[in-house]
Amino acid sequence: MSSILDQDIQFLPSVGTKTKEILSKELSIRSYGDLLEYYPYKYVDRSKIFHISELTSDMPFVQLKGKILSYEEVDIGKRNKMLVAHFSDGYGVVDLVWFRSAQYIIKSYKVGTEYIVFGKPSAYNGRFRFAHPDIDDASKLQISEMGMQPFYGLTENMKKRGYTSRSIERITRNLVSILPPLPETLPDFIVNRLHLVSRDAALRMIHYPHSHQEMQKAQVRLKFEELFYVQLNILRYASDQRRKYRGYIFNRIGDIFNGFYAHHLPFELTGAQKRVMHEIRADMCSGRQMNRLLQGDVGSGKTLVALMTMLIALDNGYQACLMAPTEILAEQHLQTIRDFLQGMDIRVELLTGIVKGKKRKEILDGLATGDIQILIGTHAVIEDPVAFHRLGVAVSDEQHRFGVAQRAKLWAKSENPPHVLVMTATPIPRTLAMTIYGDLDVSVIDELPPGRKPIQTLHKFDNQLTSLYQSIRRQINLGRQVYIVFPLIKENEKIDLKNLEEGYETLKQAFPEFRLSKIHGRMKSAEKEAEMEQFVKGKTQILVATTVIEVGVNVPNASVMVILDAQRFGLSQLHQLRGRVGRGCDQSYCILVTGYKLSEETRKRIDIMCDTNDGFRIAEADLKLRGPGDLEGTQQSGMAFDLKIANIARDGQLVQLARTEAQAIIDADPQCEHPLNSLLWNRLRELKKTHINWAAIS
Ligand SMILES: Nc1ncnc2c1ncn2[C@@H]1O[C@H](COP(=O)(O)OP(=O)(O)OP(=O)(O)O)[C@@H](O)[C@H]1O
Repeated sequence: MSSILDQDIQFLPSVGTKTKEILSKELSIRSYGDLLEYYPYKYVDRSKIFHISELTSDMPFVQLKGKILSYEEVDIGKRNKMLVAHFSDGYGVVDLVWFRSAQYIIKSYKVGTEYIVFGKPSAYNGRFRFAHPDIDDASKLQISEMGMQPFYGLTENMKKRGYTSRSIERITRNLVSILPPLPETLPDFIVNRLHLVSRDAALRMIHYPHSHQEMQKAQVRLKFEELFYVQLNILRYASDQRRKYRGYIFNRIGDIFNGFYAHHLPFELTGAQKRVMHEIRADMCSGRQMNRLLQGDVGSGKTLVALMTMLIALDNGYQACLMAPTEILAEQHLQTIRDFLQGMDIRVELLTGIVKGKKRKEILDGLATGDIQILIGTHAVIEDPVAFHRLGVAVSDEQHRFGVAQRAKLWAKSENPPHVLVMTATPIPRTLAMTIYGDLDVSVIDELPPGRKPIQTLHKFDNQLTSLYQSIRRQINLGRQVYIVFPLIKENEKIDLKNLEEGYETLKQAFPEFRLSKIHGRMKSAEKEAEMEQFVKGKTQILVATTVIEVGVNVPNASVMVILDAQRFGLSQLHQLRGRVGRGCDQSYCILVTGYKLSEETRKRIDIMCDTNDGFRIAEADLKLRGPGDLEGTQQSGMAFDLKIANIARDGQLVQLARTEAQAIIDADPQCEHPLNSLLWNRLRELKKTHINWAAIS
């Protein structure tokens, strides 16, 4: 059904051809609905007038009422001029200044007329100055009705072409004034119980609130609605999946699992590992397909849980596969799992992009006949589906790379999907997990294996390298190994690589008595593998690397992680890298090396790292510092990114509320057929048409 919100913005009286083009190209605003949902990013209270005598330089935007006394043009070098208007309200004088063409300003704002001036005061030569202020004729403006002024984001291109936040405000006001009452999109029972304002009121107030309270009410309503439909979409998808797919019933715990547990497990499971295994076993016996997220901090022992989960499938006559995000990691998993299973008659193979020709064919045949029981590979393996004889469990080891939308596409290919366990190497804040992994049940390993000493994290400046080298030398002489990580960021790949090569040579000279390995993403897989093996076997003492070693690499004897140019890494990346040490019983160290000049945000990141080893605290801080859009992989995962007004980092409570409400609806009406809820399903269908990422989940 088409609505007035689908109208093209060219039908708005205040939008000419040029503006229509600009809005469409720069802000993707094409319809009334797009414009209405282009929300202000901040507001300034304009209900108060200040006296010039009250001004201080730390004030944000303020408003004055007075008259221009005179104009003056001032030379500011290089034949540039600045226009200054001396403005007084009877309590003092301020300067209004413009750095561009003066004539239209002098023509527009007359000496002696009363104006309202709005801008940010800054102190200059003993007087306050307002650069490029907003000016309105005082006789045409009713202060008591002005309320909060909205500020809209603009692109640089728009600013260059003379558009201001005010331009958008004018068009939006025009739209709001001609709109008929808009229909409600949430059921009454939710609106009333949660005391939300109506959609119609919220959409008007969000652009034009009279007070702070109105602004908040509008925001809460619109954010809640946005988050609610995201959750409803995910939960409905999860519930449909459950009904659609029956899970294999693996209630046999047989020789393989028991044999491993009794004779091959080199240590006691931690309490958290045992609890999680119970949760997984219950899923596998339930007749429902398992879809579980396994969260745990770095080094908490997730791989072992994954292995035991796979062994249950084997005991029931099925195969299992484990997918890793990188080849190095897949190799590492292969090694770990083969070591764990040594002496047991279980065939484990590796399939990545580099396995080719005869070997590849052999593996594909082995999978089809069921001879291979466990397959380890990269995600590419499953995207280009390999034919298994009977795949019972798929474990995916990932780092925010595979959100709900990706998984939805993946499992849509398979008629009889296996049980799925998703392990995340980085702890994810709860609200984000609810969104990108919102269709999964969650298990958490919140306990580290015994005997681990907390890693000590230190911050050093890059002129302290000599003493740092001494500490490295001491550690190696104690029999330990060391990682030295160089940043590698795509845009500057060449320069970074040069840095790494040069750094490697310098380090070789600095440590002539030791042997070094080197790994970066541009090396051939076989080369990487060989270098890694040298380090894993303890033949080299120092591994110089880029972030290719970030996830999952496990060398318990390595006890020092040096991260150079640490300011170039995000928090979760730093935490991941640090997690490569502290995996044995030795005291481990992480040294973050930076230059002297650090931005405020970098300083905060470094402080948090030095302060805590707790991955969940770090993940929360990361979300707050960077926002969900920037978190690694959330872009690809799509979901979190599609929000227009809510912010998963800041609106955690609303995410929780939206989840609870959506869950209650799905629980009470799992088949989505109750007439009271028809509004919801219709709205969801409409939203899916416009949100590409939402549509992927259906
Ligand atoms: N219960 C346990 N007791 C002692 N050591 C354990 C236990 N569980 C696992 N480990 C050991 O701890 C180390 C880290 O385990 P694992 O690699 O499984 O962690 P992870 O959670 O997968 O870590 P990451 O996310 O960093 O890859 C390994 O050397 C593993 O053998």
